[in-house]
Amino acid sequence: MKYISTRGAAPVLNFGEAMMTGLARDGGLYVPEAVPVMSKDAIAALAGQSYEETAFRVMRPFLGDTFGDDEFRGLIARAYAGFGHAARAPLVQLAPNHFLLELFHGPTLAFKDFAMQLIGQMMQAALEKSGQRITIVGATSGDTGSAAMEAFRGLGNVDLFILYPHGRVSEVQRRQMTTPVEANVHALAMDGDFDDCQARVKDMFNDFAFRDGVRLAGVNSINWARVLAQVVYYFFSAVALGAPHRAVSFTVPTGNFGDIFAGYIARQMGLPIEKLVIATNQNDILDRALRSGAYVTDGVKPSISPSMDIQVSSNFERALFDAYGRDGAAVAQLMAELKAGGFHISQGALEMLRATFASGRCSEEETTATIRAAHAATGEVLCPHSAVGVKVAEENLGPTPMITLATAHPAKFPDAVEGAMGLRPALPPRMGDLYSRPERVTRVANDLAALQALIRERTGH
Ligand SMILES: Cc1ncc(COP(=O)(O)O)c(C=O)c1O
Ligand SMILES: N[C@@H](CCOP(=O)(O)O)C(=O)O
Repeated sequence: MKYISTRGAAPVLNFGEAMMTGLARDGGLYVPEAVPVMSKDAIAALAGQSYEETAFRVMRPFLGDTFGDDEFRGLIARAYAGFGHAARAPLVQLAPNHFLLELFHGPTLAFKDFAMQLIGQMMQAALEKSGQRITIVGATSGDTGSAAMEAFRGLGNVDLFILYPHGRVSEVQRRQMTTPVEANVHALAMDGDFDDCQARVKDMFNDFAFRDGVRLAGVNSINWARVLAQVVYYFFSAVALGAPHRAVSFTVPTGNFGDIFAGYIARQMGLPIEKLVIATNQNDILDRALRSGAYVTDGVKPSISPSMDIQVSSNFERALFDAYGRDGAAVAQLMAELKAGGFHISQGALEMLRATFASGRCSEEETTATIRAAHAATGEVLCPHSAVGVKVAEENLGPTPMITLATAHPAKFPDAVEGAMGLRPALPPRMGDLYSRPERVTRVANDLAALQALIRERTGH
């Protein structure tokens, strides 16, 4: 299995190399040269399997010889052992043809744990073999950062720096990043929004002297392994509802487009997915782009679903690569235009995207009303991101079962949930002391050189 860059001008890598490389050296994102297809029989044989076994069978064809089978099974087992639900990703029925996939039972209460816990295991195994030490720099709107802190804290061969937008994450998210005591993890509160944080991380990857000097690695969804690990729960939930004999649809609360892109890969692998619905909050650039063909940024508007407050949606580049017939030069041109504010999607590419994805937008008022209504009708307490998904899913219901991804636990966003339904969701008991733990955070400016100097100083490079 080989991995190529969406911009067509970076070295071709194997899985292990792509995982440790992060952003391709031409600024693009790694994707498989060809997506392996699972036969109908192989998908049918997933019925009744554990989450861990499903993960092994779905991901194995992408790995080449990076890990042996027993080794990979062991990494998967360790990754999901700490989840707070035996099913790992339980399905809850909301309405006759509408299901919620609860992806928030991991250690930091968001779907990011599914990939991050596994990447932590896989990177650690790779580093033990190579004897290397790496520096991971990540950008977060709240959940990736806390999941990464949890997965990498205390590891001897990793320094982790997380950039989050100062004042724009929830208190629980912030505390999850600022309270770990291990010296190898560093929370950096940056001036600006998530797009600024992500842009600085990409700048660091594109500065080869810095990148090679600190041995930079990434755990955002620029890293293909992140996307791959998220493909698993599409199979797990679809098979539970009757796939491959029955098609299902998914609605995905979307920001950086990694989660829904994982659904797109599941469909390419042969999973019968009828509709893949992008659900955005008021930062609706993806919905607007699909409707109008113009992908134009107009500034991030803070919302009550802050993890989705994103305008430069990193993984959309992977979808564009396919929509443009895998023409890396065309994608590089679009991404250059995006730096100047936006681009227009060609008619052919737009048709491909519209044939693949539906989309919808959920306002702040609709998010609040959906939290209230879902609780009244079903007893389910939704986080605001999941509510965005449920609202848009309701506009797309049909005869095919719809699965909406519930991406975070409501207790990560207690103010928004209390504002909507008058009840404050409690954190699980194991996190009960989060509000009393001391915080450790460094305020930083949106200044590439200063950030690089800080990282060099703290890592001794
Ligand atoms: C809780 C939550 N929901 C949804 C999203 C959107 O996921 P993605 O960025 O993969 O589109 C994120 C983060 O991006 C998130 O943290
Ligand atoms: N919502 C995310 C944004 C970063 O997305 P990623 O999937 O690229 O890591 C977050 O919580 O940080």
